[in-house]
Amino acid sequence: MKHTIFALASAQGRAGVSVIRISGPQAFEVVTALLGRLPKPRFATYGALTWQGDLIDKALVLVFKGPNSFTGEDCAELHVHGSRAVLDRLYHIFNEVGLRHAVAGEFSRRAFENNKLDLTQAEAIADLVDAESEAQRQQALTQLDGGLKVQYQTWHGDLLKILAHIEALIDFPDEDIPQQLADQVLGEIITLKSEIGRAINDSCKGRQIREGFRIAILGKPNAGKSSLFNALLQTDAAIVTPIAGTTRDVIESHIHIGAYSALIYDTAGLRETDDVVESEGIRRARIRGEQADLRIWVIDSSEPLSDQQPELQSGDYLVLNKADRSPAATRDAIKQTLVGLGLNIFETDLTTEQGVKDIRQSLESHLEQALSLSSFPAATRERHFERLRDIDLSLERALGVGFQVPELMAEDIRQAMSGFDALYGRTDVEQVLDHIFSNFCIGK
Ligand SMILES: Nc1nc2c(ncn2[C@@H]2O[C@H](COP(=O)(O)OP(=O)(O)OP(=O)(O)O)[C@@H](O)[C@H]2O)c(=O)[nH]1
Ligand SMILES: [K+]
Ligand SMILES: [Mg+2]
Repeated sequence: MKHTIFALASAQGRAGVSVIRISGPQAFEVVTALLGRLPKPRFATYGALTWQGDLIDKALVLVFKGPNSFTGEDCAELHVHGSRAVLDRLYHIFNEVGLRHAVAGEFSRRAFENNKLDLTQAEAIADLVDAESEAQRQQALTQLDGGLKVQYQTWHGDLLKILAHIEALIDFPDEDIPQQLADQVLGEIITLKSEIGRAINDSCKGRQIREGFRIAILGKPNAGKSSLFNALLQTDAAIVTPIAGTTRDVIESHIHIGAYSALIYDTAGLRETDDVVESEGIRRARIRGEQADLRIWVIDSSEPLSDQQPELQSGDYLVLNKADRSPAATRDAIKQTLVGLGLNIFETDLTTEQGVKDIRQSLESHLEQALSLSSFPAATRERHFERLRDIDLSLERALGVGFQVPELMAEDIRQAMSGFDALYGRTDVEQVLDHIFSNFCIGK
């Protein structure tokens, strides 16, 4: 028989109320023993919890009869006073009667195993609990509501139809498959493949919302990168000194910009150097720059641009810093040379934080545009991307083979379908499930 598990569903530590969740075949038996009766399912009941004549606490008790519960099993919630002593006493009793403390993600895993959720929805619960920004909350909620599941089911259904058509043609009585029918099936595969391909490309915003949009601050030593980092975050987390080469490690911080959560990186100034420590810092700075979703180059506008050589790409931000030390004409001349490169250019004096507000505002509208959830992304985690790319490859193979060997093509379509099964979590091996659920916190 399956173990009955329990865990604190609310946060650890002293609290007005703590919620203990219990799930499994013994759940009702334990509640009955503690409360003296079993409450009507789904109705909150207030009463004394006692054990062997001893009053433990007065609590609000809720029970849910499986399968109509979160896990699909008999479940109970005890809303007790959030004191260490009350919890310890209850845990002790639970252990005595054979209940077991849940491991991380075990409630969600049971819900998944009992078909209450598919894997994408279970992932959404973890995301919702971790959500810090408004966009993360919305994305997780939509995914929990089946946002990914429905999309995957639609594509899976399309593949099933395609497979049926191919199999019908394989069984075609004539030796020769009619060209028109064959073309139609290939056309269906092409359409689906381009739809999935487009979704993969559009979906980086799903990852950017979940993990945070990555912004890297780059430039020569002493340009004012750390000053900008501090000004944007309103902290003094990064050391600022007149010594070139002050910042060595990448400094990372979360920043909330409008409804979005971003990760901002201050980096070591880029230059040629023999210093081993500094060159490692520069190597890391370059990697951050490559991986970033947005690059902010900072230059010292009182020095010639040619000495600073920011490696500008279209879409980058360029901050002409130290505006207090350069004539407006010089800054205008710099801007003139950069016209047409598709940059967002700002002027700042970071000693007074002048111009920082403009950068913040621009970042906000940039993120708004880059991450707006007008359509739900088709992937929010690397796992989803990997599977979708595999599916895309299977379809490419299917098109390559075509009706030269229809049996092989059918096999590629089946492979693509099993990719979707893995996305729902229907065929994934135990290890993958272990990995996914162990990243949950206990009580979920
Ligand atoms: N006058 C003036 N000085 C500035 C401005 N911004 C930064 N500074 C000064 O320039 C120096 C270097 O600033 P940092 O922020 O440390 O520069 P950095 O790019 O992080 O430098 P590294 O970490 O060494 O690569 C410090 O002394 C700052 O006070 C500015 O707008 N005007
Ligand atoms: K410096
Ligand atoms: Mg610095």
